[in-house]
Amino acid sequence: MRRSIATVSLSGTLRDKLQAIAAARFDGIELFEPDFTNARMSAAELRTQCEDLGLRIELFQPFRDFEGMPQAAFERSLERAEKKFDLMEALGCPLMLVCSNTSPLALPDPALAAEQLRALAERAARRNLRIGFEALAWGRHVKLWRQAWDIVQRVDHPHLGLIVDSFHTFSLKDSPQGIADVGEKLFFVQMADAPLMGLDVIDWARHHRNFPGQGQFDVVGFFEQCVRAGYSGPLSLEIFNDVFRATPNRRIAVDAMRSLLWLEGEVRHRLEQAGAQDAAAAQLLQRQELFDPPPVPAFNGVSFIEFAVDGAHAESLGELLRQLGFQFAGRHRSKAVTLFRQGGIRIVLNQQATSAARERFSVQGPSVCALGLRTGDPVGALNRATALQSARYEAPTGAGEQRLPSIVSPGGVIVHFVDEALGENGLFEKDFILEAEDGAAGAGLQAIDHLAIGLTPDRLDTWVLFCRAVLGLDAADAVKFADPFGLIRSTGMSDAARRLRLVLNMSMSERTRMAQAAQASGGVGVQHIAFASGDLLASVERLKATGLRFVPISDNYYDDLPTRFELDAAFVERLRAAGILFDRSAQGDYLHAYTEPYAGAGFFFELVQRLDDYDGYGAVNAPARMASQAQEERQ
Ligand SMILES: O=C(O)c1ccc(O)c(O)c1
Ligand SMILES: [Mg+2]
Repeated sequence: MRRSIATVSLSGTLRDKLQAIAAARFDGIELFEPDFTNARMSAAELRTQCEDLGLRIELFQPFRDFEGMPQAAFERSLERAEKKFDLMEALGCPLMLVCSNTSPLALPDPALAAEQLRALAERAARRNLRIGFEALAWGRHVKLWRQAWDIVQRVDHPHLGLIVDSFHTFSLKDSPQGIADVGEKLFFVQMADAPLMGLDVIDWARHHRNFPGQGQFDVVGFFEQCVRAGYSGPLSLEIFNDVFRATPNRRIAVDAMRSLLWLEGEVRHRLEQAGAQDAAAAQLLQRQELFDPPPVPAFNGVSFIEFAVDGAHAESLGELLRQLGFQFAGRHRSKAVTLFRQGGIRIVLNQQATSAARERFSVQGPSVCALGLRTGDPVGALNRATALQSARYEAPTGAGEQRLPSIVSPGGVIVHFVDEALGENGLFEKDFILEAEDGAAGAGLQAIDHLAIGLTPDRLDTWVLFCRAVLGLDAADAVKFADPFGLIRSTGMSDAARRLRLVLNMSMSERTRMAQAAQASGGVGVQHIAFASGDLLASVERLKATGLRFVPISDNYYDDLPTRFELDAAFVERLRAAGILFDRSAQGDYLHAYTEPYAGAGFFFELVQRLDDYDGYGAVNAPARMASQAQEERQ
């Protein structure tokens, strides 16, 4: 299927946009008229540039306020259209988007709208151009795709068809059901996702759209309807987004392509599943050339976390890990790398000169530079990731050393795919001189519950899509909470089995610690690592006794707690003494505590216990931590 993107979706000059679009391997563009009007470039030059870059100009848009107008305005519009047809001929663009009329002069008369669109289609036909009619959610009389379709059917002209845009359909809570019956009159498909918002629809549409897979619309269901209509392309993105327009366009263009590949893969998967009972679906699959990525791998937790350090930080972070109950577990055979372990948790400290870890350290100081994700199919995971536009990472390995399929995640943290058949130590047996395990329980920390990733605002949607498309994780509803210096937005991403959990945090305020740490890590940094304990009270009490410092929690918090939940008074006093935070949902309870940040670096550790099926991350308690840290700084 040919893939396209509207020029309005990216930052930069028209020339820059085209280069970014071509570099991301799109086949074509929707030319957003203002991009051309303001470019110091003739139509012929633009046409040549697109040809040189291998891009088609699939669509010219938008042509506004046309249908259902009083006669004089209609006649002027026809003249205006002829001028645009001249331009389209010069550009070699075959299709014009007419969006539904928003003018107060527009008349509520579908028959008149049809008559005028017929006249336009007739003129387009003389030049062998086509017209597509799109319902804008805020059109004066035509708001829904069905209303536009009704008019297109009345016209019944081969040069007039329907354009659908998922944003307009979902923003009005309308259904895409029925688009499948439009058939060959479906001339063009614009896909956009968006977060659900209570905004005025025009502001929502013009500032907050995002790529399929980044928002909350049923974009897969929408595109499935289009495919079932027999539509075979172009599949196009039309994304008005303030952040995207302010972000380097090459990065956004990669997300754009990833979103379309993911979308095609999801719809293909649905048709394949329907295929056995549904002959039409099976036939479509043969004709449509939908992208066919390797399936989403099943992940089974985090195998290890690797920190980039230098000698001094290897000492002090190693000391902190020991304080947390970790044991030194071994040394790499050929590199300046050490391993710590506790329960099923493995942490690697890497201070090897001339390594990716050292490169990260030299820019960002001590920080997480790599993760290992456990899976039954590491090569499958790699193949899916590269199919969805992740860069492969080739670690320099010595003779006989373990090789792992690996990728670079957006922002630079390396993700290794680790074969779960290797077990907890197996990965390290080849490369490390391992210490014998002495069976000590440490502090009772057993596994990595989740990683929280701090992101600058321009990286959040990228990471939501990366998690969804590459790792197959779903997003929970975003929660917002208050830091003393601004608002934090937090989105939990996890697989259906809840074996892999990542939390994506972002702050629009530059004054929050979280935002400052994210900025300091180049936009993406692991902010904290949460370790699971089977008995958090016991773990924290033991660690406090050895002098480990936790973020202190205000007494007022514990006075308030019994007013929020029905809790045993003695239990509340134990929580207070240990400084443990508490949350309860319909699914279960959550106990957690945070360590003080590691000396000067942005990251810290969280210790957690989930009871029953608690599925969140204690976001309601995050302000208690952040306020406490702020007060510590002020003292
Ligand atoms: O916001 C607009 O005006 C506008 C224009 C053209 C489109 O295709 C669209 O979806 C919105
Ligand atoms: Mg549109």
